[in-house]
Amino acid sequence: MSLHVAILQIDVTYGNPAENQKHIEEQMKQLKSLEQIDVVVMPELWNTGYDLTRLDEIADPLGEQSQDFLSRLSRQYGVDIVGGSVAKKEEGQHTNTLYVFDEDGHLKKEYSKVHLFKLMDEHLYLQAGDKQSHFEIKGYPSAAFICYDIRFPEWMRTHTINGSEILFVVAQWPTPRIDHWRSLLISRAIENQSFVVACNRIGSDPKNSFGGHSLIISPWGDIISEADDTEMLLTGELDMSIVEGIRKQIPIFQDRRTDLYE
Ligand SMILES: O=C(O)CCC(=O)C(=O)O
Repeated sequence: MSLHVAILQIDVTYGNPAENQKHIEEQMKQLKSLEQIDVVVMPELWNTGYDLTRLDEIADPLGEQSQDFLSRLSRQYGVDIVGGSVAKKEEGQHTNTLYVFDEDGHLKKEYSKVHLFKLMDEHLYLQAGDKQSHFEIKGYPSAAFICYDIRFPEWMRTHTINGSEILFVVAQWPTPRIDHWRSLLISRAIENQSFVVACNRIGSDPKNSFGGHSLIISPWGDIISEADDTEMLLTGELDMSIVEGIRKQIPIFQDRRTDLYE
């Protein structure tokens, strides 16, 4: 079976959750002209951007508003949603948290970024998560990661050892390192023999510009679709039947030397 994915590559307004929600709502309307979409993916911290010093004021208390919003959109459009991530506030702490909803509007996963990115001060303002991110999309084992997470192959491997076949990535990846973004994502797809569906934002904030180039990559490392650096809805078809064949042809999961490493 094939899965049809759509990536919402958008700009994010710095520190303005209401404006960003409105923008996503607008962008989602593009789905109406598409025949079949199973899952929609959004970028990292789409509610606040990297306005970290004001999180006390602008982060979503318990993530409730973001959850209500994503749940409504998934029901309205009849799609699963990997809802990017949002700044969430809970008991005086803030996290960079991703929600996954099914097409009936039910929350099926909450994952908080486990690797905080010091270069953008995340460690000063955010609490790291400590949980894995497994879920299913239409019965296919999947996992989700947030931006800097993709520099940790062992974290993504942990999820594919546990069965994931689709690796979703949500990001605010800066333009100067967009070559790293592409190379890391292609490598993660090849080494894990998994689809990679990666959403980056575009635009800029007071400190960084963000490079777009959202990507949909096959488990063989082929690029199924790639965005440029403009706002767009990037779509692609994942032929899930190829995963088993690739994993049989080069059986890396069986050939791992677990006597030498985990
Ligand atoms: O690793 C990088 O170069 C970018 C990571 C990043 O921007 C983030 O995690 O927010």
